[in-house]
Amino acid sequence: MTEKIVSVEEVMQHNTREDLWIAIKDEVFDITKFIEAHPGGEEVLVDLAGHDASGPFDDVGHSEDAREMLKKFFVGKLVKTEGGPELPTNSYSDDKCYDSSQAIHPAMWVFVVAMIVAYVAFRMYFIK
Ligand code: HEM
Repeated sequence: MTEKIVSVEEVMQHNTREDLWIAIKDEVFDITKFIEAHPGGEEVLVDLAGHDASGPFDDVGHSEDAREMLKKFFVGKLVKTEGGPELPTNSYSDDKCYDSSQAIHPAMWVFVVAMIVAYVAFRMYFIK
């Protein structure tokens, strides 16, 4: 049996909770019916709808059972065209991870400035 060929554009179109495809490596899966049963929760999968989920899938260190389970949802082989669009990768970690390059949270600066103002005011009024 020949495998169905799926384009990047086609994967991108299936990007909702009701119609949810993801790509892992160069294989495409329709996991619409699986999201409610996913032990890791629905949201992580919905966030990756129409995306390349290879990175997040590997990062979690899924078991052999999970990899076996994937086969049931196989749709076809992902084929990228030269110069064509790339599948987006991971909106999930981009949105939700704390950006450690910003070492001090902006609210902390407000607190520091408030402390300095309070200190100066205290010196002016109470220490003559
Ligand atoms: C459609 C493909 C997927 C299948 C079939 C699948 C299946 C599973 C299974 C069976 C488990 C239980 C633990 C294990 O056996 O490894 C699990 C856990 C988990 N999965 Fe997935 N998963 C899929 C995709 C993803 C993706 C794309 C993410 C994105 C981050 C994810 C995040 C998680 C997390 C965080 C857990 C851990 C839950 C916990 O231990 O509390 N999964 N998944």
